[in-house]
Amino acid sequence: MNAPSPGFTLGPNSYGKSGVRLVRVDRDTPRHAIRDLTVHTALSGDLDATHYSGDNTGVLPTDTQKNTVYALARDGVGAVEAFAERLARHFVDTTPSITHARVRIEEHPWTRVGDHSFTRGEGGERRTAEAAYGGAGAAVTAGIRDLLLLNTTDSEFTGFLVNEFTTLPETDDRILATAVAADWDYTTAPADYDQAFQSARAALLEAFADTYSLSLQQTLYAVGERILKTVPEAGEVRLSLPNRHHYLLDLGRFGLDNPGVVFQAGDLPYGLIEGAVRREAP
Ligand SMILES: O=c1[nH]c(=O)c2[nH]c(=O)[nH]c2[nH]1
Repeated sequence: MNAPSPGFTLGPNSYGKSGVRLVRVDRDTPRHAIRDLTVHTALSGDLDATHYSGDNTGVLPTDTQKNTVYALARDGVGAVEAFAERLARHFVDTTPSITHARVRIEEHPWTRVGDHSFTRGEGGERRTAEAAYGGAGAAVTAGIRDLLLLNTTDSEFTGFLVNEFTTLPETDDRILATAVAADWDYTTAPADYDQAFQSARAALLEAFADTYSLSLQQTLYAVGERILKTVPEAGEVRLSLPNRHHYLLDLGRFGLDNPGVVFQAGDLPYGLIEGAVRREAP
């Protein structure tokens, strides 16, 4: 192995296959089931040689990582969290040069319209999972992307800091809309990952719907806390909430009033409210 030039050294690194598209059909009965996943792998370990001198002895090709995803799916996929963990453990436990693996999965939901027929819109809500494994216990995270939520009232934004650049009027009744990205870490594995996911998602929806919001920040905290209260195995929730602004239009130019009924949906720029909610040690 070539030595690095004096004064330089390799920093943290990982490599893997991104965007492995896996469709798994369960056809044990005439009522088929389908799972549609995008899997991303990231491995690290004893990989100095390939970086310093192109010695690939310890490199498990990303092509092989992709094939492993398909091969392990032959037995069935199960909960995405469990599949991510199974893959991460497999890479580390069967490859001496690999000491750490991170596997992320996004699940694209298909809605049943018949025994072997399904429909799915492009984009839309996705369930996510991530497992990181370094030889001891696996760290498992579950999440949601692009869950679109909107309240037509019970949202205010007043009392904010005002300076010479302020133009935003205070409002005591606005639309609050967002596209939720949420991740929650499991400190212990729940008995049933699917059930824990559904409980977390339901808690998120309930908290969004029943919180009278004075700021999206307040809603973020309420949502995170509700997930932690509902799912005892979750230790931290991270939320990223774009503020999908809806501007109340001034219809006075047309001699019309606008009692909170006609809005212009904004695009860019948008507010982005992000934060973590944690369970404190007792
Ligand atoms: O809920 C909100 N939080 C903000 O920080 C903010 N800033 C802004 O312009 N609108 C809003 N709304």
